[in-house]
Amino acid sequence: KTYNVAVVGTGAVGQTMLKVLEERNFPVGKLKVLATSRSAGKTVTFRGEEYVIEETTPASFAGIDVALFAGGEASKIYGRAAVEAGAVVIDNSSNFRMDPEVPLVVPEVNPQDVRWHKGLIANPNCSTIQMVVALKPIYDAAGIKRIVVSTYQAVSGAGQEAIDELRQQSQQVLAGEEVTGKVFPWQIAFNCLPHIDVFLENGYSKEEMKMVNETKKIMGDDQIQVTATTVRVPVFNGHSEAVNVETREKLTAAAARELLRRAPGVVVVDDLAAKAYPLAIQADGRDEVFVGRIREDFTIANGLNMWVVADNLRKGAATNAVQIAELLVQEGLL
Ligand SMILES: O=C(O)C/C=C/c1cccc(C(=O)O)c1C(=O)O
Repeated sequence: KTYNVAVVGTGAVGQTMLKVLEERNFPVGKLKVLATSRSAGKTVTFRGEEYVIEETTPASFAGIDVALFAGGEASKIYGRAAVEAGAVVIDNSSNFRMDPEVPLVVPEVNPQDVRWHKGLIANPNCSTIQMVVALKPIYDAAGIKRIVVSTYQAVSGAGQEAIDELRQQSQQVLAGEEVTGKVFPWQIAFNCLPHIDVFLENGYSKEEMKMVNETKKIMGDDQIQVTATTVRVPVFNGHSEAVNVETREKLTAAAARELLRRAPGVVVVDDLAAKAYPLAIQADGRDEVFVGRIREDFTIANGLNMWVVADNLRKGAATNAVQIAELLVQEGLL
């Protein structure tokens, strides 16, 4: 059986969605590639065939079984029309993530939640996805009271223009030229910016509050205390995170490492003698979440520290969305 698929958005995430659909051999029947008028008319290649990008309209979704929305405002404008046309919408934007009628799903963590979808399923924020994949086995074994996370986020999370800006600014700095830029609030080349998305009344950024709120919903546990500091770093692709977790029961580093070795979607890279720990440059292009530097936090009774890395365009966005579509097929929900 094949499924008619629409991909809405042709930026970094939308293009990665097409690549992942092809690589994972998702059973695509008809494909529609939709975007704003800005991209309509351009072409993309999928399974060796050229597709002309069409401008999205409410009528675009007739005959579509699953619509993958890459991000931005599109799902606010067309999400309901797509559902009414009979498509299941998997939305990578934050527009509906906290809507109680919308499941927020990471297949390795809460696959069961796809069963109560009412037409729209939300894909979590990239930084949240990789963290909950790493924390799920620990949560199941020992419970989680509190999470303190600091992120080191690649510029690709801010799109193709941000990738180009890092390259251009790096060259300008090395050439001793004036540094120019418009995507980030300050120079990103050779710098770290504790500023992702807008700042809120409580002094946190929206990116930080996404990690706080989305983690509770995905894990199905409002008692988990989360605090986050999200930082943009001069890395092209791949988000890294320093995660500190306080468990309810004692879990040694060795036990945590063993649990993670067996966890779905996780690769443990943790051999200090071999200087082996997760690296963004090694996670690039991969679909797994890489965990290392697993050690006890000796400042509290039940504490663990770890370093968590993943490709933010793939497992952080496109692959997670395609895995939700695969889950819908497996569950007979498409
Ligand atoms: O900047 C990053 O590394 C991740 C950014 C994610 C993002 C960017 C613009 C809008 C959104 C949004 O949908 O709110 C999101 C998201 O939360 O997925």
